[in-house]
Amino acid sequence: MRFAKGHGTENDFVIIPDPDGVLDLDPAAVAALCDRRAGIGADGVLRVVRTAALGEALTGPAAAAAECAWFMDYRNADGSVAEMCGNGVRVFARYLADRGLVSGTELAVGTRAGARRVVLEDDGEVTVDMGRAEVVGEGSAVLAGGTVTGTRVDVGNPHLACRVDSSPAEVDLSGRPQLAPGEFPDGANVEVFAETAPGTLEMRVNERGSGETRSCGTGIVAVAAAATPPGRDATWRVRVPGGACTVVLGADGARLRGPAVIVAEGEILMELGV
Ligand SMILES: N[C@@H](CCC[C@H](N)C(=O)O)C(=O)O
Repeated sequence: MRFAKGHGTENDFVIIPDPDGVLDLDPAAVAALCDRRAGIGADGVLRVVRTAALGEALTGPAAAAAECAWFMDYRNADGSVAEMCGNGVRVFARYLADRGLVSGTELAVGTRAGARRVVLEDDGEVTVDMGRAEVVGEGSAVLAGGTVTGTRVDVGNPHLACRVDSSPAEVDLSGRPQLAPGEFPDGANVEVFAETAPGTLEMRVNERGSGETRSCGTGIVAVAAAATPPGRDATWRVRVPGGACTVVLGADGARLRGPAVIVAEGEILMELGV
């Protein structure tokens, strides 16, 4: 089985081409691929499948993905399925373009959160229309170092974006955050952030299904939304341990711009039973 490896601000992915949708990537196979010692190692898997070949029914927000030629089947490192991945969709688009699977510099990628319009920029960065980042209300999480409170934001997937008084670098993000099921019935990604200069945020994240990662694109949009007064447009540069992205929040939704890099490709030799 062929694979590629890529990352967006060091949020890294194993990319599995499966244009005809013949692979049954179960959670154990995904976790084995993402294992950083016994596998290839990654924060998640991007299965590249033609939407027309998709086995799963596209219902709810995903129904809009039916119009897209390609579907990003995203899985977290523990094998769980997620609706959307902001870094992943940029890397996915870069992969499609590099392999000649799409032409031109604009495309739409199908995701479980719906269709996402993507632009491949001249400088190698990728911009994604992320849709509306919906501020849902307040929420809290218990981390290893104590309780944090913040803003629940829906970016297609669930987030708790917590502004902290200290530097985000000082927050203990180890372990799985404990969340109130009433606030997050499907779990959540938890971000801690601080405004370090006008228009600049610093953020760290503990991702649902992947643990602490060096970046999270939907998380970057979530903290930008949490940091912006309601009803305002804003542009934020968001720094994460793996780099930086730019978020533009406007009446038509959130736009995320950042790097997307393919670093390797090869043959998977491990037995996955797919
Ligand atoms: N790293 C991603 C988010 C991946 C999904 C997330 N862990 C979830 O379960 O919702 C990103 O860049 O957005």
